[in-house]
Amino acid sequence: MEKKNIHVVGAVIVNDSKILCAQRGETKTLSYKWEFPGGKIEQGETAEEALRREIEEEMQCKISVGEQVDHTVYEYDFGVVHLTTFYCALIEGEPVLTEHQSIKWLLREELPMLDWAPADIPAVEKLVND
Ligand SMILES: Nc1nc2c([nH]c(=O)n2[C@H]2C[C@H](O)[C@@H](COP(=O)(O)OP(=O)(O)OP(=O)(O)O)O2)c(=O)[nH]1
Repeated sequence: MEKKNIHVVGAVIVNDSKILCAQRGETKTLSYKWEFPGGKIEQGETAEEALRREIEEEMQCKISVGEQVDHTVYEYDFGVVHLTTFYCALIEGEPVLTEHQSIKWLLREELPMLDWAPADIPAVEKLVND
């Protein structure tokens, strides 16, 4: 059986030189791994639209979506995640902890301290070296 392709967008929200990192909950796939907030692109949405929707839903704030950071494809046991990350900025409100286990604002050089979802590691490396 072919694995399902899952198209996911992640927001690299930069504020005051720090980047928002979010930890997945215990009951989720990839439990306790860190990720960039976001989620699956729905039918008929652009990547940017999906990202703005997901951040409003899960972080209760509004963002603008800028340049792409990275695009990675990672094969997990549950499917193949195609992850595209974008630089984002807050335009209204502040991120609120809702679905995640925890959230943290870190400087670029601090990002490697966290236990990232494997699909995110190339993006994290790019951010550290940029
Ligand atoms: N939002 C987000 N998801 C990521 C990242 N890296 C990564 O491997 N993923 C995976 C986790 C999920 O399998 C999928 C995103 O789907 P989702 O955000 O709707 O995840 P979910 O836990 O609510 O849904 P599910 O997989 O439990 O059904 O992509 C990332 O940086 N951000």
